[in-house]
Amino acid sequence: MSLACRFFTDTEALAAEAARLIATAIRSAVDTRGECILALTGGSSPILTYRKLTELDIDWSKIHFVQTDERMTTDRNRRSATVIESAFGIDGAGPKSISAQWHPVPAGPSGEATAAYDLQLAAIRPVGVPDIAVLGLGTDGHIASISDKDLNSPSIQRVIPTMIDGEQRLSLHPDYLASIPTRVLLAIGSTKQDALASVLAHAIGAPAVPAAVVLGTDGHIFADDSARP
Ligand SMILES: O=C(O)[C@H](O)[C@@H](O)[C@H](O)[C@H](O)COP(=O)(O)O
Repeated sequence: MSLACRFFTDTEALAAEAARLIATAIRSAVDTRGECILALTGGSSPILTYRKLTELDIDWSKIHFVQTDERMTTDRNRRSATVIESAFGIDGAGPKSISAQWHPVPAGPSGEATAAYDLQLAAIRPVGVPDIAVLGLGTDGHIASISDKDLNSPSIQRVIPTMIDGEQRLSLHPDYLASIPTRVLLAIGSTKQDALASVLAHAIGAPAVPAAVVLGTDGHIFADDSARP
């Protein structure tokens, strides 16, 4: 199996195709386990894919949404949870467009939020990992909120405290992320060229950036033409 990387001239087509792949994985998890856990990142690249997903025929009552990572800030506008809520129409103030069960990272100091989210994930699925992860690509090769220095952190935890650009975050552990059966990376924009080049070069022996570690040899990359290295 090799890392599948597809380029699209049109971001609508990219999002539609990515949503189709994710929907197929969701249906397969629901068929085999009766439920599906979808781990979602924030950022800008996945928003259209999230919107397209809501238009597909999925039994949302069997779906759990968890987060791959989050910023430890009280500023709602900077939290990935807000991006996810807005894209899927999960809004406490208004009608829900879908009925998935949503498990956002709790606000609060990094240490407490990390421990609390670890327990929350364990309660949803005591053994095993989510079924699907939807991820973005940082210009430095980070994925979720995993940077180079997090790659060797002890692997007994599902969730670890991290730091990106001097900001405290938490993230699913790289080994935990890498064990998720379906991992989909969305990379949109010319600023992704270098990072995408590094991810693809890992397959031919270049040192691993975090995104390459998490995607492994059987991840899926959906990129637009402007991100093409
Ligand atoms: O910001 C976040 O929520 C993620 O932690 C981060 O890993 C993101 O996915 C990448 O930085 C790409 O972001 P864009 O999709 O906005 O380019």
